Parts: sequence; structure tokens; C-alpha cells
Amino acid sequence: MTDQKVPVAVLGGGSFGTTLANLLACNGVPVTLWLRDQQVADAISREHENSRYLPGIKLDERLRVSTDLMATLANVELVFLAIPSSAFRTVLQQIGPALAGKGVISTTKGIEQPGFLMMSDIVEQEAPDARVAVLSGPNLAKEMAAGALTATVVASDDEALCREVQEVLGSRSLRVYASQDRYGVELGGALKNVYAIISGMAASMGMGENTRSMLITRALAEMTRFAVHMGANPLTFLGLAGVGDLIVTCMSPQSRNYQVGHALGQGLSLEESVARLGQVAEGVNTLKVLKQKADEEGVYMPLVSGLHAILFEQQPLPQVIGKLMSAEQKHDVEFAAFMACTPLEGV
Ligand SMILES: NC(=O)C1=CN([C@@H]2O[C@H](COP(=O)(O)OP(=O)(O)OC[C@H]3O[C@@H](n4cnc5c(N)ncnc54)[C@H](OP(=O)(O)O)[C@@H]3O)[C@@H](O)[C@H]2O)C=CC1
Ligand SMILES: O=C(CO)COP(=O)(O)O
Repeated sequence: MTDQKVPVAVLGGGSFGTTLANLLACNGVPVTLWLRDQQVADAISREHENSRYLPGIKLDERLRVSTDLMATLANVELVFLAIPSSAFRTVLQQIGPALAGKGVISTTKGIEQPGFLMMSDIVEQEAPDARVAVLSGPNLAKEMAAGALTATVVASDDEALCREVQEVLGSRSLRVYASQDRYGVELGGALKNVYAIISGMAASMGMGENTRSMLITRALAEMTRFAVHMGANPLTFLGLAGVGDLIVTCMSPQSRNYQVGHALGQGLSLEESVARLGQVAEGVNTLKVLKQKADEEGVYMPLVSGLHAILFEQQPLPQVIGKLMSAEQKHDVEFAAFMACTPLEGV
């Protein structure tokens, strides 16, 4: 049974790539994790631990590690990408033709500028003959690696590819739900990082649970408003890759975006907050990209504008909070309006 599983590659040896590769190895899938640092690769092979990104997690001994990108891709059928968005295209440019015919699943939660491109758009550009999917959901790497019961979403219009991903990745601790709304799933994963920064900031400033609940709920309204304007399906935002991921990232001190916000709330500069983290916090770049796009498109996003004003326009926090709290009080639930302007396909 286990020997019948298709061979898989995972590109990116940070916390999420290592976690995914390990889950696959635990499922008996022949899997190779590609990363760029030979010393780290040797250490993982020797000690079965990624001490930089997943300290304390014993990795499955069947997990293979390589720094040879092309060799890693030879003979695999599925390729998971867990490369930060800042390096995503650079890596894809090296391997586009080698991905022809393979199922390529992006797990990266960022947006590229110029073009406001999702990572799966970049896969389509750089590897036009690949089959494309995205994986997103409330998936804190460390919890998944420790075996916490978790659910995620694989999204693609290639239903056979969704089933293949469910087959290799699903397990007693991980449920993999399918969706056809690739754009909505990917957008949800990228946008929620911005609100996690705000939530971390609010927590470190001692704001209460009412405030956190208001933030999360209004964040859901705001990100859904933007997504619907961009053509995504609002129902996707009621699922794991929408509200599910928003909740975990806004509530958990494990989230790196939350941690950046927490440090900012303690008075550190943005540069200091990011440097202290030492890992990827995609929300910082997404904030810039999103603010520009919302302005161009004329979408009302007061939380995004407020955080942008604090981080990049030198506006004092009390002034921004005062502005947010004195803005016009509009409708609570906008989903009825969202539904009215969106077809129901693609959920
Ligand atoms: N961690 C999580 O809980 C989750 C993360 N994600 C998403 O996964 C993506 C990756 O994040 P994550 O694994 O957490 O990041 P980490 O910060 O944990 O690790 C980043 C990894 O990317 C590698 N890297 C950076 N630049 C390059 C490059 N040019 N070429 C090759 N490798 C490179 C780093 O290598 P090096 O150490 O050599 O610098 C490191 O292995 C992000 O978009 C994130 O949003 C999605 C779901 C959950
Ligand atoms: O995407 C994540 C959880 O689903 C991880 O969030 P962070 O990148 O903020 O750690």
C-alpha cells in the first residue's frame, strides 16, 4: 500500500516546507525536501531534526533531503512549494520546464507586485505545462509537525489533482478538503496575515477580547469585500482558508505575523520587529501591495489603511485608532450584498 504512493518533492526547508515533507514521509510517501543550505541539509539527514526552523520535532527517518534542485524534481509527480513569496519566482525560473506534467501545489501566502499576482499565477507563467493547485488553511507549522488535529484546503479546477493531494497528505491528524476556488483560497491565505499583525499589536497593547473579536470580524468583512471586488467567491471566506485561517493567525502567538504586530505594539520599529523574528512574515509586504491595490480599485479597507498609516506614513497610533473608531458606522453583515453580486460557481 505505502509503496504505491506517488513520489513527491517539497521545495523550501523552512518551517512549513519541513512540516509538509515530514507529514508526507510519515504517510509512507517517498518524499525529498529541497533546501539551499548544504550544512542544514546534512544536519537534518544526520540528526533528523531541523533545529533552525522546527527545533524539538523529530523528523521521520524516511525523509530525504537534498540541495540539488533538478535531481529532487526528477521522477516526482507532485511538487509542493513552500518558498517565501520574495524568492518564489526566482526559484520557479530555474525549474519551469522540469515541472511540465507535474502537479505543482503552492503553499506560499503572499502576493507579487507588480501585477498583484498570486503565487499560482507565477507557477502558470513560469511552468505553463504544470498542473496547478494551492494549499491553504489554518495551518501553523509547529502544531502540524507536533501532530495536532488539523484541516487544510487544496484548491484547483483540476479535480484529479485535488484528489491526489488528498491521497498523499491526508492522515489521521490532517484532513484535506477540496475547493475549486483557487483564487479565493489563495487570496484568503495572503490577506489574513495583514490582520494578524494588527491583532498582535492590539494584544501587546493590552486591548481586551471584545477588541480582538471586533478586529477579527471586521477583518473578515473587509477581506471578503476586497476579494469579491476582485472576483473571488464570498463563500470561500466562510471556510477554512478564509475565516479559519484568519482566526488562527489573529489568535495565536505562534503566528509570525502576530509576533511582528506584538513587537510593534511594544514600541519596536518595523525593522527591529522583523529582524527579531528571523523568519518570514508575509503580511508586511502584503500590506504594501494590498493598500496600493485597494486604492487603485477604490475598495474601502479601513483596517489596511490604518495599519499602513502607522507603519509607512508615520501616523501616530492613537490618531489612527481615533479615526477608525469615529468612522461612519455602517452595516454589520455584508454577505447578503456580496452574494448578490457573485455567481455561486467555484466554491
Ligand atoms: N510556517 C507556517 O506555519 C506556514 C507558512 N506558510 C507559508 O509558507 C511560506 C514559507 O514559509 P515558512 O516555511 O514558514 O518560512 P520560514 O521563514 O520558516 O523559512 C523560509 C525558508 O525559505 C528559504 N528560502 C528563502 N529564500 C530562498 C531562496 N531564494 N531559495 C531557496 N530557499 C529560500 C529559507 O532558507 P534559508 O534558511 O537558507 O534562508 C528557509 O528554508 C510562506 O509564504 C508562509 O506564509 C503557509 C502555511 C503555514
Ligand atoms: O499561515 C499560517 C497559519 O495558517 C502561518 O502564519 P504565520 O506566517 O503568521 O506564522
